[in-house]
Amino acid sequence: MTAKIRVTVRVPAKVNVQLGVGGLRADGFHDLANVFFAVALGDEVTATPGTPGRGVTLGCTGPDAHQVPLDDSNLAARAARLLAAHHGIEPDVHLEIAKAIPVAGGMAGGSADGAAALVACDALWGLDTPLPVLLELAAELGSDVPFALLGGVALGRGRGELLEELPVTGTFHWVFAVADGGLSTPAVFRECDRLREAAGTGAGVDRVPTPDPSAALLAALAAGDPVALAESLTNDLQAAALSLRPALADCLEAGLAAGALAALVSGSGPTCAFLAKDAAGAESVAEALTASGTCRAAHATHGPVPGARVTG
Ligand SMILES: C[C@](O)(CO)[C@H](O)COP(=O)(O)OP(=O)(O)OC[C@H]1O[C@@H](n2ccc(N)nc2=O)[C@H](O)[C@@H]1O
Ligand SMILES: Nc1ncnc2c1ncn2[C@@H]1O[C@H](COP(=O)(O)OP(=O)(O)OP(=O)(O)O)[C@@H](O)[C@H]1O
Repeated sequence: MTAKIRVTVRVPAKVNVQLGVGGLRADGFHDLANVFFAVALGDEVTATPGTPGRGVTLGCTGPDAHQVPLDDSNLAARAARLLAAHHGIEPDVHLEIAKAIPVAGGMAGGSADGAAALVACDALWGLDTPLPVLLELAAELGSDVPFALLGGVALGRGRGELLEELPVTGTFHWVFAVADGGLSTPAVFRECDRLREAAGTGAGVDRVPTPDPSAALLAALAAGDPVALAESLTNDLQAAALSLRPALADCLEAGLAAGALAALVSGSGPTCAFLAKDAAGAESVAEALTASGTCRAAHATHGPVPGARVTG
């Protein structure tokens, strides 16, 4: 592959159609049965050559751009530096993020930008890094980053980074209701552990069995059956997200009242996800949610879609 002068990568957000959370491990992570589903709502990351010696510079546009850190902590910047270090080259690049994924919303927005930056810099610098190596670098950046490279629908084991693609038929229609303000992922996992301790079940790996993927959920995905999928959606972090943000219950109820087949918190929240029967159903649920006053905005979208891909 030859180096390029400008590379744009499109990358999807995710919703977890099953988020089974096992016990707290000694390393501070939880073992998961995490069924990721990539949706068309996504960010774009454009890489252009940076000033030699200046390293990674960043820009961000979009309604929530002010919430995105433009320092070294940005996952896109960390990804560019990690890829450059792996190849022993200087990480001189400018990355421009067009942000549509809610920030700190439980849809893996930062992880998506990290995956997009890996793909964009790989093409810009003409590195041709094999996918298995990109997946390893992605796992170093965060548990959700490898899936953003892959897209589609996949089962994540371990802390979510050990991926297995899953068969799926057709297109499912979703609505995402964006909340005012985000939730911290570690805080939601901590609240999940606190609720388990308070219920007397314990929170450690010795007390909580590692969950397995639901056979009914996998069958619904493979059959392309939204009604069956609606009956199988689960999120073990939902109680914790609702405990930290009780008002989310009103949003979930408003979507169900508007005709959604199912409602659940997306990942660690606070974005709420609604499965609809078809595209028209999704549009009408989104309109009703927007009018309900229980969320800041609601977007109809669909999936599954591919992972981080060069568009131009
Ligand atoms: C909630 C999910 O979005 C579901 O896909 C992910 O599990 C979170 O993935 P992520 O944001 O990429 O998380 P990471 O950046 O890897 O970890 C952030 C923090 O979340 C918690 N964490 C994350 C993943 C995991 N399997 N168990 C955890 O307990 C840990 O406190 C960790 O320090
Ligand atoms: N490129 C980025 N976009 C958004 N946030 C970023 C980015 N890089 C770093 N961050 C930081 O990460 C925090 C979490 O943001 P993110 O949007 O990834 O949350 P999330 O979608 O809830 O994550 P996940 O679903 O993977 O747990 C933000 O509050 C911000 O400080």
